[in-house]
Amino acid sequence: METLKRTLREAPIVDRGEYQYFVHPVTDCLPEVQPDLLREIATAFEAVVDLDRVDKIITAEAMGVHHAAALSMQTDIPFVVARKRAYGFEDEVAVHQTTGYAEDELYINCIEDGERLLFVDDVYATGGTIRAMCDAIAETGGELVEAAVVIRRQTGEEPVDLPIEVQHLLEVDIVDGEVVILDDVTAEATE
Ligand SMILES: O=P(O)(O)OC[C@H]1O[C@H](OP(=O)(O)OP(=O)(O)O)[C@H](O)[C@@H]1O
Ligand SMILES: Nc1nc2[nH]cnc2c(=O)[nH]1
Repeated sequence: METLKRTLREAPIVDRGEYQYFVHPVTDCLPEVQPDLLREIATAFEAVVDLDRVDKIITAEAMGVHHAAALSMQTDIPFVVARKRAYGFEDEVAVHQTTGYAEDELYINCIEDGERLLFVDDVYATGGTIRAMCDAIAETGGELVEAAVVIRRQTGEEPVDLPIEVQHLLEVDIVDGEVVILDDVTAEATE
C-alpha cells in the first residue's frame, strides 16, 4: 500500500461545509488515477476478501466504479453499479443514500436470485451508504457475503450499525489539515 499511503499523505484538503474532505484519486479520480495504484488496490482486495464465494461485485456510483472495474479485470468476476439514475426495470430496487454531507437516490438492477455479492467502494465514513446498500441488496434476491472499501475514514462519530463486517485497506483521519494513516490492515497480507 506504499503508493496509496504516500499519495494520501500528499492529498489536498478542502472544506465541504463543516466537513473536511481529502481529494484523492481513490475517492475523486483527481489528481489523475495511475494504473499502478489501481493494481495495488485490487491486489490488496484479493488478499483481504474471500473471493471464492463471490459471484458478482456490486459498487455504488460514482467513486466505487474504477475499483470494481480493476478488481473485476484482475479476478474475472463481473460487476454491476448501483446507479444514480433509475432504469425502471422490473426488479429495480431503490437505495436512499445518506452520507456525512449529502443525500442521494441510487438504483440497483441486474442481480439474480441467490447471487453471492461483494460490495466494493472507495471510502466508508458515516456508514450511511453501506447501510442503505445492505438493506437494498436484501430486497434484490442476492446475498451480500463480503464488503470491502479502500479507505475507512474516521469522522469522530460512531458509524451506523451494519449487518456485515466491512474490510478496509487503510484507516485514515484528517488532523491539522493533513491525512493521517491510522492503520494499514494489509501490511501482513500483502507485503
Ligand atoms: O460512509 P458514508 O458517509 O456513506 O460515505 C461514503 C460514500 O460517500 C461517497 O459517495 P458520494 O455520495 O459522495 O458520491 P460519489 O461516489 O459520486 O463521490 C463514497 O463514494 C461512498 O459511497
Ligand atoms: N473524497 C472524499 N470522500 C469522502 N467521503 C467521506 N469522507 C471523504 C473525504 O474526506 N474525501
